[in-house]
Amino acid sequence: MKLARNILIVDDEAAWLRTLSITLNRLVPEAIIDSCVDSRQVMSRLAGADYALVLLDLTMPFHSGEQLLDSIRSESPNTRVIIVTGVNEVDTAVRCIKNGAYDYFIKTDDVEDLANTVRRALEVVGLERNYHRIKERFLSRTLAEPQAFNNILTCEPALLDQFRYLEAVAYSPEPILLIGEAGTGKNEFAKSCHQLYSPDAPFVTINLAGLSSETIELKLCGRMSLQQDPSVKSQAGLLHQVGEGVLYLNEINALPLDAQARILDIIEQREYSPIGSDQIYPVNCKILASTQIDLLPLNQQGKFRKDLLYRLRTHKINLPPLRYRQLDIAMLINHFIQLAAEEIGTDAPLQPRELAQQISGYKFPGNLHELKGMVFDAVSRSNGIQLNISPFMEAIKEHKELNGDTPDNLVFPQSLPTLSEMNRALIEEALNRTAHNQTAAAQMLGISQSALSRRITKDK
Ligand SMILES: Nc1ncnc2c1ncn2[C@@H]1O[C@H](COP(=O)(O)OP(=O)(O)OP(=O)(O)O)[C@@H](O)[C@H]1O
Repeated sequence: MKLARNILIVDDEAAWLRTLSITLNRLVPEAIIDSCVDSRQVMSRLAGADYALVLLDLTMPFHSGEQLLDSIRSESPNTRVIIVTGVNEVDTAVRCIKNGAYDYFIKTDDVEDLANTVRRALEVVGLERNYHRIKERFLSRTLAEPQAFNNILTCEPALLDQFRYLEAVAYSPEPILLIGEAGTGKNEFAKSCHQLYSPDAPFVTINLAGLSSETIELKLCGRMSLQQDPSVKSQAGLLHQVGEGVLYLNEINALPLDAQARILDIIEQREYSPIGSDQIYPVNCKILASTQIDLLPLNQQGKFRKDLLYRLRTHKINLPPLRYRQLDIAMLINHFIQLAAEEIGTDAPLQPRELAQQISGYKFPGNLHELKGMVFDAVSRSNGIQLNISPFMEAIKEHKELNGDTPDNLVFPQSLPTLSEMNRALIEEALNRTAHNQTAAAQMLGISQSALSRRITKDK
């Protein structure tokens, strides 16, 4: 379910149908318009495609508009109906409104009015569908499309919640803001959104850091060649290239103020014109933006527009730093070992069992970029059997030297638990932290899955 924009125009006058289709195509370019001249085919057309809106003539042979309105309301409740009527049928049109039509339009009225009503109705249907989808996904504990998240390994409950949230809002017409330190996986989340929203359309990224407002406008909107200056060549913008895909605005916090006004305009109006042209084009893509720093203080310092800030924050996803994702570390190291071994063309060395524990106090300031780099270095320094852990130890030592850190110590209660109580508590904690995934819990505890399973059975 994408932005609602499919419209079916129903009228027995073929000439009027053609004129109205052409007019709406021009005035509401984001709409996809079909027409139907035979009232008997309307319900089968609705059963075969997902129409957001039907523009319905009142007087037609076989089925009247009023009869069809009843059928559409009961069989296609997510489709809105606008009655299109002659002057002498206004009473019937008003009755149709009482029976659930969204609005009515008199054939002699200004078509601009009709275009505005159509645009509003499409927005309403889009919002309704979006709301239903978000509610449905929130109430569900499972993912509808888990394969979209294949590149994001995690067993952290907080991150798994963000998967469900992304699934819920991926189809919303509003932008999504990804917030997280460098290397927390914002780019991977943007790619997952692309998998959910439009896997067959392009995924286009623009890194905004260091770009001037003029460059950003040129890159996004493109340029038409100028007759008076043939040296200025036409250039397609990213908004054209991305089509119905996903546009990822990386580091939106670095956007200059005047470019912020332009981006807000693109998000709100959902249209743009290339530089040097008055021609307006629709924006049909999904927009995601990322930031490593909180935009609120930037706004307070006068560096980020409030209207853009709130528009971007409609749907926001916070990605936790790696230091708060202890559950994931051993699994991520194994994942990066495989990637590194494939890239280097060597056998994948084994991760020492105690490594995750040894590095659990390390803060990973560079998050997954840093962990990945360390593992690649470690694999290249390994003997093909056991992973060389020097890169990890060197990082920890450097970090301690810089920060004078002492390793985290366990804090015990005044009266010590017995060993079996401690075992039980540890197992319970590991299972809770891994959403009861025994393989991940066993990995955390440094034992095999079968050993964990035996202990659980014994404790019962
Ligand atoms: N959960 C994950 N599982 C496996 N690999 C991951 C995961 N999250 C991120 N990665 C990998 O870690 C690296 C950093 O991730 P990514 O580029 O998505 O971070 P980012 O937050 O967008 O970084 P930056 O702020 O620098 O743009 C990438 O190589 C990515 O493929």
